[in-house]
Order: sequence, then structure tokens, then C-alpha cells
Amino acid sequence: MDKQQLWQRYQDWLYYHKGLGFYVDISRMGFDDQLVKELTPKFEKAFADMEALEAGAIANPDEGRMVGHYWLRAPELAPNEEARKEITEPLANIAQFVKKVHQGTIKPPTADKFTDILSVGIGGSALGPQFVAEALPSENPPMTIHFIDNTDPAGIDSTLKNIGDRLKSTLVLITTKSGGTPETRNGMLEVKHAYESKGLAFEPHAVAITMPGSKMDKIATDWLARFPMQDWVGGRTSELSAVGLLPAALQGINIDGMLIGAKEMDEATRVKDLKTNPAALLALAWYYSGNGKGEKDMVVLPYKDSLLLFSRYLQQLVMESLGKEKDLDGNTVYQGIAVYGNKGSTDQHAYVQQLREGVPNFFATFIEVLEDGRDTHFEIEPGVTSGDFLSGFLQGTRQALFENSRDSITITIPQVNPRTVGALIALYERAVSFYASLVNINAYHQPGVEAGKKMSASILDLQTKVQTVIQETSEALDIETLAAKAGSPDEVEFVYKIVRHLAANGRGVALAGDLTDLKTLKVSAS
Ligand SMILES: O=P(O)(O)OC[C@H]1O[C@H](O)[C@H](O)[C@@H](O)[C@@H]1O
Repeated sequence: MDKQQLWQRYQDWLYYHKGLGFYVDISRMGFDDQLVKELTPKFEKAFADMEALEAGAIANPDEGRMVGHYWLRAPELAPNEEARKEITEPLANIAQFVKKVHQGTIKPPTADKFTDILSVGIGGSALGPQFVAEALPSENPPMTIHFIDNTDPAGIDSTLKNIGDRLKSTLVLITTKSGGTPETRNGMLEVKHAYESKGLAFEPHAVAITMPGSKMDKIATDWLARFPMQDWVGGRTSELSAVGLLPAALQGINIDGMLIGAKEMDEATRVKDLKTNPAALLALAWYYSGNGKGEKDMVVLPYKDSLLLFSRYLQQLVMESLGKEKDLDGNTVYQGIAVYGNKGSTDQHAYVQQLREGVPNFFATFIEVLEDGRDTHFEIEPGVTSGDFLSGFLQGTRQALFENSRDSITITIPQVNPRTVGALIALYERAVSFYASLVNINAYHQPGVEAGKKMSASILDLQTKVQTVIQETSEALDIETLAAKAGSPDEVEFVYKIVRHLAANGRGVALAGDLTDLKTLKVSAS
């Protein structure tokens, strides 16, 4: 294609949302009219699936659940009064609670006001709040947010150290939809312990965001507050529920703007026409690129520092939704699209070398922000600003990739603001829904996650048995005998790793022998 034809293709396929000033350009994805024709019936089905989903169908058949995240920004569309209330009541309660926290009417027992937020959660209960906190920092934030999103003791300590004496004026949000995620439970117990070590009560600082009746909900009965998560909102699509809205509002972020932006994008992505529906355009581009089988990875390159965490957020949304072994008919399909990315132009100096010249197993998604976000324009060189460089690097990289047959999508927004962030979230939520329909999978469950969780639980059980054997045995044992005595003669490798970890942490276990010859190792109590 010559430059003139490309310019024509750009115009032919460019989507523009007038209200949001939001562009989606898939002209640099090499699909042709034939593919569009072939996919038309699949898109018709995707549009019909979406309509059914939004009307309250059991769109997550394995879990027997409705899928209602689109109602969060349009409660009037929820299928019944009960679901509508489940949205509007928490919204009103969040507004009231946040107002009182900011005013100091709701306050910690030993300080005048809450100054900090400590958010404890993982996966869908962390990634959205982290992305939004980074994307939309307030100029004078009423509160500063910190995150614990793992069960790593060093990470927990570092966050608590950062908070330091302000723990007494910190509001702790424990976010877990299921209420039973071990990392979050551990984080909660660690933070509770930190309060108690300082002679402070944890409960008046603690807020739970969880499903009513969950384990965490039951633990939290005497906490400062509880906000419900809806059964029909999945973790990875929960940013616009209490999960994302409460921490955002506490930080002074305009959550109504986020909801409005998402609602506007939802309206645009409800249009039953491929060419004028931006989420359908993304799904088409993804389908083309990976041959409907995820053969190419999605590299997300926002050219704006504040959007750094968007790729991490999308990683869960896309990979947990689309990465499935079985399709809806039970066929083995091994679907998915791998997502990674960081930010431009920084990545130009890291892995873009491989994108330009190496294995062509990806398509890029550039995210461009038109406004530089400055009132005054300092000129680095006559007539040229840092922002011009950033814009030039984006255009240059897109072109360099294209010239070497590397496809790309470009999304352009006027600014990073609550409305455009809400719209970005909604755009990708819908694109994932459409793509799942195109490839006939359930995007709303995550059966694969359970295997690792169960295995980890059984390793912790084994650890308890191993510790008991070591404590009750006076002589040193070799690993195989120890495994046998712990009742798991076949799990020698796990037993070895358990004692190695215990020994490294001075946890009552000593290892003697030659570490390069594990048969010589002797384990004893220390
Ligand atoms: O919010 P929670 O129930 O604690 O779940 C947190 C996360 O953990 C799970 O392993 C799921 O795979 C994720 O989809 C979820 O977002």
C-alpha cells in the first residue's frame, strides 16, 4: 500500500467519539474486507450475546451467574429492582462516607482526621484501584493511598514503614470479593498486628469491601464500615463498583466523571455495527492478528507516564477472561491473548528493538494523549517541546513497526481525566466480551486459578506435618525419611523446599550436609 492508500485506509477505519474526543485507529492492522465479511455473522452473534448479557442472562454458565458490570454505570439497565438497589445504595453510602471522612466527622480514635488509605487486596481487588490512583492523582489529595497486594513480608513491612506513625490516622480498606483469598486475609492480619503492636485498635480504622455473607464480611462485623460487592460483578471488572469507587473518592478523584465516561463508552459500544463500534473494532483487530487463536501477543504502549499501570490492569482483564482451555461447547481450544507493556517512549530504549526486528509474535497498542498536560510550553529546542518529542516518538515507532510488517492499533484520548479513564476501562471490558463471543468462550470465570490455590494449601498442610515430625524427632533425618514420616513419601522435593525455607528464616530447623548433594542432607530441630 502506498502512502495515499494508507491515508485512505486510515480515514476509512478511523473511529471517533465526539463527546469523549476518543479515537480508535485500526488501520495499521492488516485485515482485509474478506475477513470482515467472514466475521460479520460472528459479530451479529456477539452483539446478540451482549444484548442478552445486559438483559440479565446467565452469561457465566459455569458459575450460574449474571454478568452485570455494565449496569454499574447505568443502574436503570439492571434487570430488576433488587439489582438496581445493589448499585444505587452503595453509591449513595460511598458519597456520604467519603464526605464524612474528609470532614473529619468519621475519624480515627486517636487522631483528628484520616490522612492515609491502606488498601489491602489482590488481583481484581487491587489492579483497578492501583491503575486509577496512578492515572488520576489529585493536585491536593485529601488522602494518600498505599497498597498491600501480596503476602510478601518484606513488601508488607516496606509499606507499613512508609506509613510509619500515620498508621493511627490511616483508613484500612480490605477488599476481597470472595472474602476468602489467603493473601488478602494475611495482609489484613498483618496490618491488624501492626496496629496492635502500637497499642492501637484495628477495628475503628478498618473497612471491608466484600460480598455480603463472605468470610471477610463475617470477620468485619465490628469494623468502621462495610461496603458490598455484587455477586454479578467479577473482580477484574469491578473497578467501577465499590472496589474502585471508594478508594478513588477518598483520594478526591471525581468518580462521577469515571462513571459518566464509562457510560458514554458503553453507549457507543452497544451500537450493533462493526465499523462504528469501537470495542467491536478492537475485537476484530485482535481476532485478525492472532487468527482467532491468540497467536500474537498484545503489547500495550501508553505514551503517558500516568497510564503506566494500564497494561498491568489489562493483563488481568484480558488474560484471565480469555485464557481458557475449553470453549462453551466443551472443546479443548487453549484460547487467550498474552498482554504485556510498560510505557512509551521509555520502552523504545528497552524491548522495542525486538518488536521492530525480532520475532513477529505481537501487535502493539499505542495509547496517545493529545494534550501534554502543561499550561506553559517550555521549548527544548526552538519550536519543539518535550511533548513534541513524545508525540514524534510515538508516530515514529508506529511507522517503523509498520514498515517491518508489525501491526498496531492506536487509541487517542484528549487527556487523562476521570471521563477518559472510565471510557478506557469500559472500552476494553466490552472488547473482551465481544472477543469471547467471537471465539465462543466464557470470559467470566477463572477455573484455572483454583489449581494453584489448592496445591498451595496442601503444601502448607504438609509444612505443618513436617514441622511436627522435626520437633518430635531427636535425631537428624534425611529428607526422604522426613517425607515418609510426614506421611508424604512421594513429596520429597516439596519437603526439601519447605525445610530449606524454614532454615533460611531461622524457624526452628537446621540443615547440615552438602547442598550440592541433597542425599547427604540431614534435617534437625534447631
Ligand atoms: O477479590 P478476591 O475474591 O479476593 O479475589 C482476588 C482475585 O483472586 C482470584 O484468584 C481471581 O483469579 C481473581 O479474579 C480475583 O480478582
